[in-house]
Amino acid sequence: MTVLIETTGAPWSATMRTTATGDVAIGGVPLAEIARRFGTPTYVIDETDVRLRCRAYKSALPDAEIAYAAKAFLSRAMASWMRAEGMSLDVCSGGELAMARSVGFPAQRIIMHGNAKTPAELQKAVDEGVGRIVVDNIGEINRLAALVPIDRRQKVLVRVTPDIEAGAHPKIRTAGEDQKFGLSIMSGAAGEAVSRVLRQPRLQLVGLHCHLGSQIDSVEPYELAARTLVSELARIRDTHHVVLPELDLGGGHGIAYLPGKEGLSPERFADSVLTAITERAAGLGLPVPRLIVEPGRAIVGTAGTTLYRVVAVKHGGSRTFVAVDGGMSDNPRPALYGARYAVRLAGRVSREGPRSFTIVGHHCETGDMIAEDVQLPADLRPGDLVALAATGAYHHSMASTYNLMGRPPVVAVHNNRARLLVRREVDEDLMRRDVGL
Ligand SMILES: Cc1ncc(COP(=O)(O)O)c(C=O)c1O
Ligand SMILES: N[C@@H](CCCC[NH3+])C(=O)O
Repeated sequence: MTVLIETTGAPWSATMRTTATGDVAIGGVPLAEIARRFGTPTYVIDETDVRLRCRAYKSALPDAEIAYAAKAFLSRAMASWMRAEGMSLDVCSGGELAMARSVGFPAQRIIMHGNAKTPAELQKAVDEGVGRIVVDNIGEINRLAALVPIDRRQKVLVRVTPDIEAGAHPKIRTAGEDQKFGLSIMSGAAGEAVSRVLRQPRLQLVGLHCHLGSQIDSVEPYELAARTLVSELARIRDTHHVVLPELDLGGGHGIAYLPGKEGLSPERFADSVLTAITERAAGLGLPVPRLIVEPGRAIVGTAGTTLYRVVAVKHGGSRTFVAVDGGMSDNPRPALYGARYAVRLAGRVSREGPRSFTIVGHHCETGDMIAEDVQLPADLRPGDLVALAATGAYHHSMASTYNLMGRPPVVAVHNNRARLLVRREVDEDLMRRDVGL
């Protein structure tokens, strides 16, 4: 029986505790035990944390539809948890759709995205009966309409770009004029798409969509987007004499990656955005549209912890490098976005004071960094376990097999039990794909 003595707090997952023996446990399972059973590196996912976050959204936005953005992390268990929590699901590929449907996720609660949906993906979405398809370019309107059976109407949202720059890094901003997603309001492309969808008898336009970007921690860009899109709904009413019932403001809600930082809580989002929508709608004499939100990172980010084993400690130049058995193949975010993380020693207690280390990966790239200049006990040594916080979103889902390193497993912890959700990719998996000689 593991005795838990201390709560660790943000940015660590909800059930992380320090144990009486000095290890760290998540879901009541010590990380040393996880390393022993499943090896390292391993993604650990705290099921309680995921479920609590779904419930926090539901309680902050009881009248809204909460569609979890599957791109952050999807497995069969995750899709089942989302179904059980009454969430909807945002998918952006045939693969995500297939995974969701494989566990019977209700098609009506699926929203299909994509800036380059292939004909096969559109066909699959229609055949499966997904609730809404989000139109992202003019060309797909006719293509989609042609796929819908004569006796059906496919619900559609049009994704618009309101020319708002928000998001923690330029590579994750998606609502400005000069990027690939959506249809510009300013240029008239969005208006053109709306007219064309309305002319298609097999498509039913139900609302507008926008997604500003990711890891946004302030409410102002959302308020601005909400007002802009409600004004567009009024313009559509005035031009086409139709009142569209839905307003999808996408995801992007930020989380805390470092101690002392704050994400964008569902409550803060709800307070300001619902007010912005209601006031603008009242001002324009429009019924208040039903809000849809699509949080990904905010549902699963904090629930994830990556467990690595230290392979080498090396003093080089002005820094001390700690090389671990994973790296940019399980976490490309530092290299892509300069992401920073909280790290801690797991599996043993140290009485040494802290010193600065730079945690690097196993790959043949100088930029293969996991965490620069982090404080860990000075006696950190090969064989130690280190845990990296808030790696539930865009880690497993963005992992690669660079240097032919298999992707780590995903292990769920819940109520003192650890269970394998996704198994480790081993050399044989990588060999099996290679069929030519
Ligand atoms: C359309 C859409 N919805 C939702 C999300 C989820 O974003 P996040 O994980 O930042 O909440 C994304 C990804 O940024 C997206 O492209
Ligand atoms: N992959 C990005 C988020 C992109 C969101 C998808 N549009 C990240 O890890 O921060």
